[in-house]
Amino acid sequence: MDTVVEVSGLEKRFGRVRALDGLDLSVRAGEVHGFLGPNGAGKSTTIRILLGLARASAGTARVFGRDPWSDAVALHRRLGYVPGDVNLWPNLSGGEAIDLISRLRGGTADKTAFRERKQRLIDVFQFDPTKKGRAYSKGNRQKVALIAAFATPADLLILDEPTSGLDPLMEAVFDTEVHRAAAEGTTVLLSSHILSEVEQLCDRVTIIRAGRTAETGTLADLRHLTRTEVSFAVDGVPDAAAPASPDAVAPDARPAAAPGAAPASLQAAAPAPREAAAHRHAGPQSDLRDLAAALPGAHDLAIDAGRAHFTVDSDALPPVLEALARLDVRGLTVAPPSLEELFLRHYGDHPARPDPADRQAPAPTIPPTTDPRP
Ligand SMILES: Nc1ncnc2c1ncn2[C@@H]1O[C@H](COP(=O)(O)OP(=O)(O)OP(=O)(O)O)[C@@H](O)[C@H]1O
Repeated sequence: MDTVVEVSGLEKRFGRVRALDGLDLSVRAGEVHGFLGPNGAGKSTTIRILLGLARASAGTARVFGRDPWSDAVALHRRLGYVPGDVNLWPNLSGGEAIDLISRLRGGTADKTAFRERKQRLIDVFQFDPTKKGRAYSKGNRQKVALIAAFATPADLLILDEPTSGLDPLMEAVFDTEVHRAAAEGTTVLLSSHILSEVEQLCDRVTIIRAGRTAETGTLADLRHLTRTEVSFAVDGVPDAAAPASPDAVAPDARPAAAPGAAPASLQAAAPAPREAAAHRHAGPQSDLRDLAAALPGAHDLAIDAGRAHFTVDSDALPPVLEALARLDVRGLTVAPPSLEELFLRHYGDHPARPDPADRQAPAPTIPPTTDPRP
């Protein structure tokens, strides 16, 4: 099967609240799929439906081709789940809880293999399995769920903000274990707010907002929507409008360049790089503004600590780079947009739906509980 999770037109209403409003999600076999969205976007609700803990109001959700609501038992044999907020049996030790969760999943048949995997994970996560469940911090409760999930073979791991309680060192361990699971052929659906984590781990991402899919694709696919950041040293910019030319026009008095035309400074600099070099250090910053204004896709010019920064639409990058090369700038850096930027661009102007005060139910927990609100 090529698609492990297939969600189409999924809706979930809680009274008047539309938690999901026609969501689509497709997770392919063997991929690590990032599931992103601001608070209240509907990530946990989607995951609850995929786990058979909540029933969709409309639309379809299929995991391994099955309906999670009616086929929960069969599905749970094949999947591991880690929630963001893990509840443990207060009187069981961490080690006992790991064993119990793993046994419930039917993942301990090969006892030696399970013991070895469990011990290795206890070591790498630096986890003390001897304390009682009630004595663990949030991060340590999360480690119990993570160790149980990684210690038993699963075809699908559903991870709902699984590192929200972990420190950076443990996040790195988590990353390694996800890579390891993926290398073993496990499909992973990872809901996260940690964009660097998603960037590092995920083959494809789905961004949701207000219960709907906003974007889906590989990071490279989504990056075409965003702007590349360009920066260079300001004192490395030759200035064709500086005193070298007696005909120089005050930058602010120049007519605006036609859209798509190179700014005056570039036109002047292009044929005479050696002369341009001689003008180095003379450049008023307005020429940089010309650069940003005259080239389509160049935006947000700023000068900070001796460097000029601007962003440029990816398809406008080649002519901008050619222009910068003609200018012989120094210290040029060109950075592809981060997922953070992608995220802000999608959500910056559109705050997420406010969380209604009537939200009462706890997040899914370990041990799994019967959903009080199907
Ligand atoms: N039991 C419930 N009763 C009423 N509203 C609910 C319930 N569960 C979720 N909601 C609402 O549905 C919307 C989606 O919530 P959900 O928890 O799925 O979002 P999320 O993307 O997981 O958010 P977060 O990142 O904060 O965990 C929110 O507006 C939330 O308040």
